[in-house]
Amino acid sequence: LLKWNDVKHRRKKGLLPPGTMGWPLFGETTEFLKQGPNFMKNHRARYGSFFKSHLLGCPTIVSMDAEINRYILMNEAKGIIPGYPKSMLDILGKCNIAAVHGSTHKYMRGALLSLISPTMIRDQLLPKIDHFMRTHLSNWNQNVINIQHKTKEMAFLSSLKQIAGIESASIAKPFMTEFFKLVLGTLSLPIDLPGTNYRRGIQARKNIVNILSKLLEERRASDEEIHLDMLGCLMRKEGNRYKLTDEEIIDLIITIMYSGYETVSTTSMMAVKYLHDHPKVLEELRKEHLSIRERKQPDDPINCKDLKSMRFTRAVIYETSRLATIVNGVLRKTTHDMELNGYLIPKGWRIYVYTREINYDPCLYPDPLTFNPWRWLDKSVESQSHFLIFGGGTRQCPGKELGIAEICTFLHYFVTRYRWEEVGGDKLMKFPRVEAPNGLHIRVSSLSN
Ligand code: HEM
Repeated sequence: LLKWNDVKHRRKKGLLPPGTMGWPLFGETTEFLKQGPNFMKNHRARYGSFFKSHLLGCPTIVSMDAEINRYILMNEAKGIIPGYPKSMLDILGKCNIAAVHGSTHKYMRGALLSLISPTMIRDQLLPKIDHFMRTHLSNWNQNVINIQHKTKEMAFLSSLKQIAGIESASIAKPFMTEFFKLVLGTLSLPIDLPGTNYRRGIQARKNIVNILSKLLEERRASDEEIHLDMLGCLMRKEGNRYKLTDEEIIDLIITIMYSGYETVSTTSMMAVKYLHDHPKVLEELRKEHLSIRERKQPDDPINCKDLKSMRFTRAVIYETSRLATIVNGVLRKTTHDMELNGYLIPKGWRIYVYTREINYDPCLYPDPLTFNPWRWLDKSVESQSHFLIFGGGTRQCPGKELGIAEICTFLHYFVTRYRWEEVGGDKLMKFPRVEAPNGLHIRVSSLSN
């Protein structure tokens, strides 16, 4: 039986990369999920940095080679397109950015970039983020809070406010319930039976599409025409380079919410965790934020100049993303048989560009297991070609600066208002996703007490 998968995928035309395909159907999925990063390390030791396996229902090439990874990320046009699981594509919609290629991708990405450009961040998004964070972070004093839950709510609500401005308050509750179901659905097996997370995710998508369609209708019907939010920009008729259909607008909104949700919330939660464990880093970070506050009246919002001055905060965010490895890698698939690294890669195989190990490479990051944000103060570190925390090539994260602005603003109000200690005893999982299965609880008190 163990040979079955190997025989099935053996090709006459060319040589497949080394590696084993494991059991029929399941392949090596169980070992992969059980051993986590060690599975990858052991396979690399045995087969090198470019090997085949069978993971999560799909024959997969794992690439841990820096040069080849770069080539893969830069060459979508040669037929190496995003290869995300079916459940994710079904639930995020057929116009979502991971599902479109070529000129359609360029167009949708252009529309997205026009919403989150530096000017938009400065004039429209940052004021909303600031306003939201102030409210979200009030009344935490003397409470035990689950910071995982709070950062998830934060990522969702902050992005909804940027999207739907004034109306966000009235739709937030029903939207959030459905959104959390949608996220779970995208991470499930695509089994369409009652009671499965996949079925719930599909239903949640339908409900979210309804909420957003109704909002579009209401806005069109109302006389009050100018809305200074993302939806307002997407719906604008005059002077708008990007004319999207309602379906495209809705899928783009879902894309924005989904892509910035887990990345921003988990990075924020882990920053709180690392800052708690490293008082010297917290001291330095707080110094940076208190000095910004000193220049302002209590009600003055954070502006772009303040954001620029948060050099150490940015370093804390990079170091958190590196050490916690919020994103293990990205997925691609081949549109036709092709040669890569001297091997044949059959059509439809998945390619896992596995970037996790770069984060712990002692040649790139000396003393890699230490949380040391100071290493990022040398700006050249973030411009190096191995820096793939935000992906690379044609699909490099367009939301990088927006995500950083959100986390910076969150940390600003958090460290200038509060001190905190962990309640203790909470488990933290690092793989396949960073999460605290039962929450991460902290006891918060006011900094001024
Ligand atoms: C700390 C925060 C973030 C991290 C670590 C992160 C990471 C990434 C990575 C690694 C990719 C590449 C995916 C691939 O190549 O398949 C990506 C793509 C993407 N990200 Fe982010 N992201 C973050 C925040 C955001 C935010 C706030 C948004 C909201 C606009 C966003 C929107 C996107 C989109 C739309 C793509 C797909 C781009 C495309 O396919 O052209 N991200 N992100």
